[in-house]
Amino acid sequence: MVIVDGREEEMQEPVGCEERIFVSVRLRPLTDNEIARHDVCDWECISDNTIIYRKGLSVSEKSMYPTAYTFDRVFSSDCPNRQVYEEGAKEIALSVVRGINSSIFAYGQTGSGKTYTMTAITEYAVADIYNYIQRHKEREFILKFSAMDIYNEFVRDLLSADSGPLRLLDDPERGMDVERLTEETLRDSNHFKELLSICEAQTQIGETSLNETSTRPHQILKVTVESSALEFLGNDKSSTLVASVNFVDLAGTEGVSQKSSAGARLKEGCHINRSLLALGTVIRKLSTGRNGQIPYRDSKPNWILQSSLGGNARTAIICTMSPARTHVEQSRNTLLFASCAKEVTTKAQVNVVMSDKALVKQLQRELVKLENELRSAGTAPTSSISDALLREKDLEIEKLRKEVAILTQQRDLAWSVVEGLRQAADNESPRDEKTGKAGSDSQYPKLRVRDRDSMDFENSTIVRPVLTVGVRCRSPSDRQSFSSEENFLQLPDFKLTIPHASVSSPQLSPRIPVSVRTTLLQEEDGDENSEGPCKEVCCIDSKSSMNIYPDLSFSESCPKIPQCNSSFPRESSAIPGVIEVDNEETSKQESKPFHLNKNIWIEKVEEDDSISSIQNAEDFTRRPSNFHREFSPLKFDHQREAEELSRNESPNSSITATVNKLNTQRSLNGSQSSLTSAAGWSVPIPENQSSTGGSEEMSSNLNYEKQLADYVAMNSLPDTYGSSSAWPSEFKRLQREIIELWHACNVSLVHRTYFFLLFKGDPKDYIYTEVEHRRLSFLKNAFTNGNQMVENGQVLTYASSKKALRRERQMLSQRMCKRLPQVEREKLFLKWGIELNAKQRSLKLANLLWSDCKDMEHIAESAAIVAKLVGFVEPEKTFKEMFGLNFSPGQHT
Ligand SMILES: Nc1ncnc2c1ncn2[C@@H]1O[C@H](COP(=O)(O)OP(=O)(O)OP(=O)(O)O)[C@@H](O)[C@H]1O
Repeated sequence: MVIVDGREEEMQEPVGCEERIFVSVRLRPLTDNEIARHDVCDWECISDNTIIYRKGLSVSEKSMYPTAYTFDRVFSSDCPNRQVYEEGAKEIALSVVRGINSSIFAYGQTGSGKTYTMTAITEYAVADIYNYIQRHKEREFILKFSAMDIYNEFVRDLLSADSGPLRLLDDPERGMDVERLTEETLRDSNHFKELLSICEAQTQIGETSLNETSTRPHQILKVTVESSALEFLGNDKSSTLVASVNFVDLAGTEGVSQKSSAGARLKEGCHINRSLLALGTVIRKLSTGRNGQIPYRDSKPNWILQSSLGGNARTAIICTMSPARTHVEQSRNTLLFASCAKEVTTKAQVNVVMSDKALVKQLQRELVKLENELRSAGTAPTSSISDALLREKDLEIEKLRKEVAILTQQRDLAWSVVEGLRQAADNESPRDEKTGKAGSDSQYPKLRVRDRDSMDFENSTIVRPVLTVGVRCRSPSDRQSFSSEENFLQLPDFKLTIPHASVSSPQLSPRIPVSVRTTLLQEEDGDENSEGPCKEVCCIDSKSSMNIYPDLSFSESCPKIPQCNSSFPRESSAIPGVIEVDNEETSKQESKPFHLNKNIWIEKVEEDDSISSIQNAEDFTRRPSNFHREFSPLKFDHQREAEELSRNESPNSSITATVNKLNTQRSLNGSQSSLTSAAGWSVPIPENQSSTGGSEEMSSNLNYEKQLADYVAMNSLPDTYGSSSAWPSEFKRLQREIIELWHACNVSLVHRTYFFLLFKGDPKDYIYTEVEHRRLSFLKNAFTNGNQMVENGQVLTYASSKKALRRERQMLSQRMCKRLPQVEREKLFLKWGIELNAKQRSLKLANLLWSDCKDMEHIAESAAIVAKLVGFVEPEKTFKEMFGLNFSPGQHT
């Protein structure tokens, strides 16, 4: 019994407790086509609950399939619709008049009788609802009707011919809601029939090999019933029962044999199968208990029907199947689905909407109750309840105190780093404009890369690049010191100064071995202080090699005022740095083409350089304060191709060479300089000499960068996250949102692919994922507000990003012919619903890649294809820092 509107309502339904989904199976008769083919019936309903496979199983099949299946109800092929309704759906459908949500689903193979069954059930149920209304004159009823279908993941309004695709919204109060869905108030049952015929006219019908009039979309008809007792209408006892019943005719599952259909039908088939697979996954997960997250959002039907699948609704599923031998495989799949579904439970509740007056009264009652409780707590402070409450509050306060302490510590740390950086920048001794020499006199000779050209390996096919280091000698003793390779390799601690360069952490980036040619140069004029012409005294080819991290990038400008330094102590090669000496033999296999094309200055580290105190490369917070990390070039297996893509200006494939270009332009503009946080993230800040600092766009970019930097400084706690059990689900959420943002911002497919394949939920990747998310949100916001961004020195708008993405897709389509053998291409075309004789097949496929941001299977497949096309085969060899924490929104990675 439930009290509604001040009276007792009799409820047959189990309310508030768990109830299993009611699952029935309906066998249809053989169709004319099946009979003409001399197909035979292999299935038989031997009782009201059991269906068996008559043919008998072979020995090998016995271990795989049961012979008999039991459900709440099975209907043989001669059962009329009325009986199916009465015994398989009526009770649950009519719960709606008592304020309980309900859903009736039809699931089964294409052509198995879903529409045949659901059409009848819907009509019978609505007729019964009107009968109920007739019999309950004491209540006022309002019936509303809406209808939608989901076709290739687009939701359509069946009552409005020109509504376009509808969005799904998460309403905190109403739950999932379909935006702008038409809801008609029903006048009577004839009006309902009229509306049904409108829906029918709109429904997409197609011909499949099994059904000439196959309903291709998933169709959901929804009847909402609101009722209030007339007796209490308008007074403070009145309340309204509101509930909906969904009649769901799912699209038919298709087996491999039906895949002979081609073109649009095949594409539909793929979508249908994918969404039914997602439904199956939800049902399977729900049937095995509710451990972990249920992927309701993986497909739109799941999302829309979430409350019917394990939520606050009563649910009946009617699984329809053909008895024909030719469809045995599909029939077994249907029965498997039905078996899982019968394990799923829901928890139905009566939905009562109270009148405002009733609500106020109830709240007043609650208030009085709380006040009484408080009063009694005040008079009896020693009561056990208040003691427990106090203890709880104390614990909470203690916890908050600890959090505040940690946050304060982090803030202080961040400030001290910023302060240190500022000082480092202030203390930087300016170089002489003419000579480029360091201001302080070094007791060691300056090592200089002598020949720019020898370091330009852009078009080189050599396996191991040679870095020629010229040693400029200023005194005979210097010459002595560096006249042998051994001596060169035993250089004391020294510092590598790279103007406007960026360096990344060695833990994450692979190193590139570079053979060293040390060339001893002698000043021609003998003037120790000048940098005049030199003559080569001797040249030593190193047997060993230096490892250079490939994400070094160099600016065009001369090293007059170094923008950042990177230092490393000779003793500790594991410490973040740039160069270390390695045995040639061990590093042979790592050889890769390498780009290095500007000046490098090497000089001795000052005694008091803070770097000497750094011992632990793992310790993020103790990295050298002047350690600068930025975007590093993407290293595909095929570097040249990566560049080809980046030259094509596809946004964010530009995380390759274009990054260097950007760095160069920035430094030339002098518009920004970089500060580096303790964690090594570069934070561009406006400089006094900024020439473009006034522009609105730039200031918005900088504002963003600062915000992000602050955010990172306070949130970079990968270790903490590592121990948190919340991270995996948080990662999934972020990943999904990032994918949607990529889609919304037209981000390069290559970029998406790399990110997707590299970041798979390792807690250490927290910060990358978070930064990517923030950066994209910012970008999307900018696009939405019609703002422009700067990327690679070029203005980026939504339109230009779209254009660039189109070009990237064209580029990928061209790759398909080059990269994929014909057989593989054809397989892909078929899989992606593209006819083998269609024009521009490759472009069609390229256009489909990454197009469905809701479908994770689609995303994974797209990533695999793009990876193949760009030669990204070994994620573990790619360094994650290419998604550098460079907060320039221009590089919206
Ligand atoms: N129980 C039944 N008794 C008689 N005929 C049936 C029965 N079930 C289905 N049929 C007939 O089988 C054909 C296919 O049925 P229906 O269109 O309902 O299949 P479906 O499962 O909805 O297919 P699709 O998923 O392709 O839309 C129709 O001609 C229908 O009249």
